[in-house]
Amino acid sequence: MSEPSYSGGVTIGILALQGAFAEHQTTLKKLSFERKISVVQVRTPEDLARCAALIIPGGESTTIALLAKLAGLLEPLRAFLKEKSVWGTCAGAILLAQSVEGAKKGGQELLGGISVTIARNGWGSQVESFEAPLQVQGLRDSDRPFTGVFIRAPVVLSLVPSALDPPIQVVARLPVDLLPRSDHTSSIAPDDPRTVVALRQGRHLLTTFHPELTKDSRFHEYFVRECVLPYAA
Ligand SMILES: NC(=O)CC[C@H](N)C(=O)O
Repeated sequence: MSEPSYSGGVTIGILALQGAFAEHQTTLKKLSFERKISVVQVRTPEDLARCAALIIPGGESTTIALLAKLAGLLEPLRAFLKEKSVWGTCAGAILLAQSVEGAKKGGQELLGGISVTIARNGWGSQVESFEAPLQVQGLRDSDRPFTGVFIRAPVVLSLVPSALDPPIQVVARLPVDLLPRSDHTSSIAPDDPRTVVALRQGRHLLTTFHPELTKDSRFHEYFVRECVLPYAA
């Protein structure tokens, strides 16, 4: 008898135009699940068409957007987001935002897909990069903090889901006593949207930091277990 289709493999793509895509691939390959996971690098619409889910890495969001446009990937990515799971880390999170504060009109192509507004480099420049221990809901072994690596990270300014959008679920916040000082962080309350560093909306995941730059693979496990496998055919 042939295998039922739900026991088949699942292909996860990593947008491999610029940035930390190799690190995501290395981390994903360390994991195993009840279904076989294949990991492919995505550079063309044909690569994307093979995938059940996608990770957009950190790097430089303007460069990734420009290269995606040149590769004819912008519209296929927007269509993909309407149907399949996508995780954006740092620059990838910027691309998934509905809008970016201060972006010049026509100056930054976004994919959208997650109902947030975001500020690029919201904690300051490269020298102000930092690490912080994060308490993450739903992570395996969640009492053990996850080290958030923030490199010219974006700041979530507001959560703006419409009545028709799936609700937003906050997955991790930066404790206010660990917030770096910047224009975006003077006197903010613990439940301010600017403390949100990981969130889910429906099948999509957004992290403003870089889980792929640590040896801890629990975030990748979370993405596959919570955002990919439940939705994969
Ligand atoms: N580490 C990162 O991905 C930085 C993101 C970068 N600041 C941008 O605007 O794209």
